[in-house]
Amino acid sequence: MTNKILGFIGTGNMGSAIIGGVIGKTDTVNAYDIKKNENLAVNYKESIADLVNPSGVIVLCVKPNMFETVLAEVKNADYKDKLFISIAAGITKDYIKEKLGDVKLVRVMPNLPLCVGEGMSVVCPDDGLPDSDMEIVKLIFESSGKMCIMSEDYINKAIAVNGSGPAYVFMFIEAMADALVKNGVDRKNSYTLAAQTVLGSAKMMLETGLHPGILKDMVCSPAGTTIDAVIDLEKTGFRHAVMSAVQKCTDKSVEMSKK
Ligand SMILES: NC(=O)C1=CN([C@@H]2O[C@H](COP(=O)(O)OP(=O)(O)OC[C@H]3O[C@@H](n4cnc5c(N)ncnc54)[C@H](O)[C@@H]3O)[C@@H](O)[C@H]2O)C=CC1
Ligand SMILES: O=C(O)[C@@H]1CCC=N1
Repeated sequence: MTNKILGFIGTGNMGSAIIGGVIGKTDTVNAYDIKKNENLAVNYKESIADLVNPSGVIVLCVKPNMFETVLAEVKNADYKDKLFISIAAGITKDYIKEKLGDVKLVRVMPNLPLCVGEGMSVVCPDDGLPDSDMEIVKLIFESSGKMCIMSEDYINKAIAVNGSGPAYVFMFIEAMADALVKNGVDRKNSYTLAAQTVLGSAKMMLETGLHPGILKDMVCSPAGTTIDAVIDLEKTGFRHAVMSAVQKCTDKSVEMSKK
């Protein structure tokens, strides 16, 4: 529990996912968005200044292309001694400090599964950030999943797995389910089979700590069904496709960060 007032700018997919985890863990959660989300139990303010003035912590959850506008409005408020948390891809800490000066700042790359309490957030704090501020960061991002601390130098690499990765996983689930549908299984059961299989496999790896290759081998019976699928995946370059996609995503993050 913190007695600091949290203020969120942007309550779309990610803002609302993070808010969902922190409600009840702090006295007050306020938000500002040009479009209110009526389903969110949050106190909406009428302007960025109204949001920033009473807040101790401001979480920036707008798209990267809105940062210039939003930070210009933040500058019209009482913002200097506040803790800022930014979750945007491609917006560096240097960019924010260029606009706001030397504010206390943490850059975070969270992911969408925060909205079901199974998020993975990469946290890049400023050197020397007070422990009390770090406690708030932990409260926010551990409320909805796991977090790890890294230098900002690694954030473009991390985004390509934890930030964007859920999209590839959803594609994998959709592809497995489509294959079931082709073989006559109904859609609903197909999605449940595919999604629960991904959930269970990920959970097993995290809980056992075993190498993924060992776990794969445990599924592949000699002359069984799975090894035929594994050989086909290798032939079609499955692992190369994933690694190449992750690299493309990293390259895009680096490119966005140069602007
Ligand atoms: N969607 C994802 O899986 C992830 C997104 N991110 C980052 O999170 C940020 C937000 O992404 P999403 O939530 O997906 O976008 P979104 O489009 O769902 O939400 C953005 C919100 O900002 C609001 N907005 C636009 N202009 C505004 C302004 N001037 N003032 C206040 N609010 C304004 C919009 O009305 C919208 O509700 C992005 O910077 C993205 O890079 C990070 C990790 C994962
Ligand atoms: O696609 C994007 O730019 C954002 C960042 C990570 C996930 N979605």
